[in-house]
Amino acid sequence: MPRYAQLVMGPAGSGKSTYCSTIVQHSETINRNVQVVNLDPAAEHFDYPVTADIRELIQVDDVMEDDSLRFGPNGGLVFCMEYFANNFDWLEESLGHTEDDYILFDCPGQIELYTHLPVMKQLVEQLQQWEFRVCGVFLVDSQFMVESFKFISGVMAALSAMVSLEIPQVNIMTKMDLLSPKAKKEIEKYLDPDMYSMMEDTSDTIRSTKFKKLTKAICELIDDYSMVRFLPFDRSDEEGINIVMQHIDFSIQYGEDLEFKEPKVIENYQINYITKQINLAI
Ligand SMILES: Nc1nc2c(ncn2[C@@H]2O[C@H](COP(=O)(O)OP(=O)(O)OP(=O)(O)O)[C@@H](O)[C@H]2O)c(=O)[nH]1
Ligand SMILES: [Mg+2]
Repeated sequence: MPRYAQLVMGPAGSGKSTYCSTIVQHSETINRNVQVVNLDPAAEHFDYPVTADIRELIQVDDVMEDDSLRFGPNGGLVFCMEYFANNFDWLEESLGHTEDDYILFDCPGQIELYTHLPVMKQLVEQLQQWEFRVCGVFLVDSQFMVESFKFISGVMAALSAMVSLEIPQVNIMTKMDLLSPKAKKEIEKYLDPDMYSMMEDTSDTIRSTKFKKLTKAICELIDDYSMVRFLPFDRSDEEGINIVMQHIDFSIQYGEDLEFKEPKVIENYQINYITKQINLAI
């Protein structure tokens, strides 16, 4: 029986922990078993029940207080994650093995973990050895995506994670509820972006020819390979949460070997969800 995992990644404050608790609550309603593992050794607040917590293994504060190491918060975090990578048996023990394992890994927000440090890739490989099908879920705060050049840097961050981890990845724009109706309309063009028009948007603000050429090359790369798309995420919109889950489930083929469970209460949006699942399967 395969096991399933989402690696919930993204910059600091992008909404990873909130996403995890929203998915847990949503899954409870549709009678689906989803568990969360906190992988942030500096986490102070989250409101989901944890199956495993990296702070039981190592904490950033302890590392920073160590006089022989003398790390600051970021160096401390990197140290903790490397220590974690050398002690994956702790994770194996904490996870145990139950039927239909579906685990969300709430990762730290330091972007270097997804761009050039090897630890997340090592984690993915380890999870795959334990028969997990892993999907990367990369979150970006929608507030920072409403201008072309900010959007391009968000896309590049998502793309680095995608390229370095080599797993299916679903990209999500969070905090959609905070956008004004006007900004919501504006952001539609960023969800399924046309990079060529994006390039024209930025060309007035960029004066240097070299920088223009670089922006053009990046936009072409993103567009030609259709590499990055975003799904909107509003924690109060059950239908939207369903769509996000459908994309992720589809990418890791969740549900293929499962027996159907009756939802606790069938509501309209759940009927829509089931109908869509059936349509996807046909
Ligand atoms: N309105 C609104 N606020 C949100 C949403 N998601 C997250 N937030 C808020 O944004 C802040 C950061 O959210 P977290 O879920 O802690 O973000 P994180 O990515 O886990 O942060 P780090 O672990 O520090 O990297 C919190 O104050 C949340 O309440 C959302 O969808 N809507
Ligand atoms: Mg968090």
